Amino acid sequence: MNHNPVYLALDLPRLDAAEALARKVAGHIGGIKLGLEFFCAHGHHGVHELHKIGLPIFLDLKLHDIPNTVAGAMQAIHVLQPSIVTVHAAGGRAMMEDAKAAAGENCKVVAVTVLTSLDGDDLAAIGVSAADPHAQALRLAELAHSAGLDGIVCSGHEVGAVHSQWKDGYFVVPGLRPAEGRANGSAGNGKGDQKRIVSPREARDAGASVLVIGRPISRAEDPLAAARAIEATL
Ligand SMILES: O=c1ccn([C@@H]2O[C@H](COP(=O)(O)O)[C@@H](O)[C@H]2O)c(=O)[nH]1
Repeated sequence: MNHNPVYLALDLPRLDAAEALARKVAGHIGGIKLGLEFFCAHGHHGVHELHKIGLPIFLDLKLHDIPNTVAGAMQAIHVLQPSIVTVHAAGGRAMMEDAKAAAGENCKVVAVTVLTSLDGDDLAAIGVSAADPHAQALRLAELAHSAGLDGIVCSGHEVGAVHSQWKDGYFVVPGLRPAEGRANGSAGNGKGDQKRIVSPREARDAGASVLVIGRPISRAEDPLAAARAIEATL
């Protein structure tokens, strides 16, 4: 992997703070991931502002609705020129097909399989009978592949298995916590709400194309040092 695979998750409420953080670490990341918190607060204007930094923008909107509505949302974000957009695989084949058909030419559409904040108990509670994140992620990866998507979002625990079945897939892995940070308990490196975590290096070695990292950088006492330290492990 020649380019830096790290996309910084800017889950911050203030636009000026998000922009300042992204500029600070820009030399040590490969892209910027803007999710629901950022998009609901700052919308298209916020995305245009972050584009000025010159890094690829990943819109993690996790679209999940009827096919017509998701296709309309995809068309509405063309103007933002995202490099990656997420939809939920649980929205079904037709929704994913229509999302891909409506996406811009240079935009990868990837499907969220099983959120990294869920474990087997959570899957059982929402009626997924296998109650196994690994099996469910593989099943949804197959559906996303057959629907013509570019790849999926999964945890580092599943990416190796998915990669072996979908050789040219594009695999986005969040739920990352640097091994060293976990050992010394430094800020931002606790599991927090994440249940299926691995280190950035483990995810990359297992076949991840994109490493999504938020709090281990954004909540670090020294975000620049944290971004540099992560880069050095890759
Ligand atoms: O399954 C998923 C899908 C998306 N995310 C997003 O990734 C980042 C992770 O942030 P951290 O602070 O590094 O935990 C966040 O924006 C999530 O919305 C995910 O965590 N899991």
